[in-house]
Amino acid sequence: MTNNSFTTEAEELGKLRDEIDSVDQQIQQLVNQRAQCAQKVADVKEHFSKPGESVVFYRPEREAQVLRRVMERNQGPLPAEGVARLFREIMSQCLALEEPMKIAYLGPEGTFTQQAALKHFGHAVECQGQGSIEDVFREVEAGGANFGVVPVENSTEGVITHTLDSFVGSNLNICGEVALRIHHHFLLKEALLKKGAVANPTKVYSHAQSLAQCRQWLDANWPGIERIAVSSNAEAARRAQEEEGAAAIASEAAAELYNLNIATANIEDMPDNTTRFLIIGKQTTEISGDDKTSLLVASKNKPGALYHLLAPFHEEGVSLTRIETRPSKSGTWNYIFFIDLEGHQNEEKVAKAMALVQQQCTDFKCLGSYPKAVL
Ligand SMILES: O=C(O)C(=O)C[C@]1(C(=O)O)C=C[C@@H](O)C=C1
Repeated sequence: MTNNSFTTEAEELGKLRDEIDSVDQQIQQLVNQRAQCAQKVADVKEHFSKPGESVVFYRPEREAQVLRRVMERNQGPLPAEGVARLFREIMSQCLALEEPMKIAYLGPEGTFTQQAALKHFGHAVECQGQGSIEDVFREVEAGGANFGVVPVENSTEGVITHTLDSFVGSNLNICGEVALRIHHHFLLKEALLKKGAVANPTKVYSHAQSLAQCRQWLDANWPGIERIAVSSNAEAARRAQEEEGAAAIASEAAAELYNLNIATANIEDMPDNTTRFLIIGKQTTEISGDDKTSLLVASKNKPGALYHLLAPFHEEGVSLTRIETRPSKSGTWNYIFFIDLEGHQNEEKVAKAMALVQQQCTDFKCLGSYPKAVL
């Protein structure tokens, strides 16, 4: 682009950089002013908290409203989602001033669940990797972490049954959800890459879900390779680094962490491969204006049971977004349904439908109402 009013490059850049410096100074001052407000918010929360009850600093409904507003009012040139991510980080820092947060996630380091935790809470939290989904629940229940993050469903492979089953015996609530686009890469050690065809890997490690999500690609590109399921993609990457002749299917974060090369990127069979994660904690969440509610409902195995169970939602105009059926492990709950619906349990029509459903079933638990994922 040419502009005749330009003088020299150095002079033009100098002027613009002075302007950027001045804007940066204002942003920094305003961000700190915002942080001071958050500190005052913390004082107010503490002042009005009931004796013996722990103060609730994290407010997911408010965070969702802030992010939605940022996206709505954005005029560019920065994209709305990009600006919302910046505000995500600012709020993360502000919350850390109120209360340093510990987040338990399905580890080890480098898993998609860790990415989901950081996407949801921002980077000012301390992430604690756990060995299993059950351990994430246990850590939050025991108070070792403020919240937990677990995967619940994948758009290609369906529901993660371990997570749903963990809710049956737990008193934790769902406080939020995160959706993450999942990209899988075929990872090799540098040595294997250099040797080329002679030193082709003989086995590939990955989590069972990821192997399934890349099944067609593996069939087409590495038909003879032994596919070995391990506890996580990060563990797969660790093994690919340690063992001779081993490859891994894992994320970019895992590749970086274990110093592997991306031999082929984005090998997932479905281009819109997405995993949904849940945030679990002890607190309940207020109405944000665009919420979801998750229920766990048990019913006797008799004809028309599901039909009768669901009828009140239809009658009250409540939309269901998902139903999963799980066999009950105890004799009293023949069938367990996990139901996601649009709206918050404190909204009139949702509350009414829930009360009617409760009359129909042998057991009923509201797992929580929470804001729909914003980012
Ligand atoms: O509004 C509040 O309750 C705050 O604590 C402030 C704030 C923010 O930075 O905007 C920080 C943490 C909460 O999770 C929600 C919002």
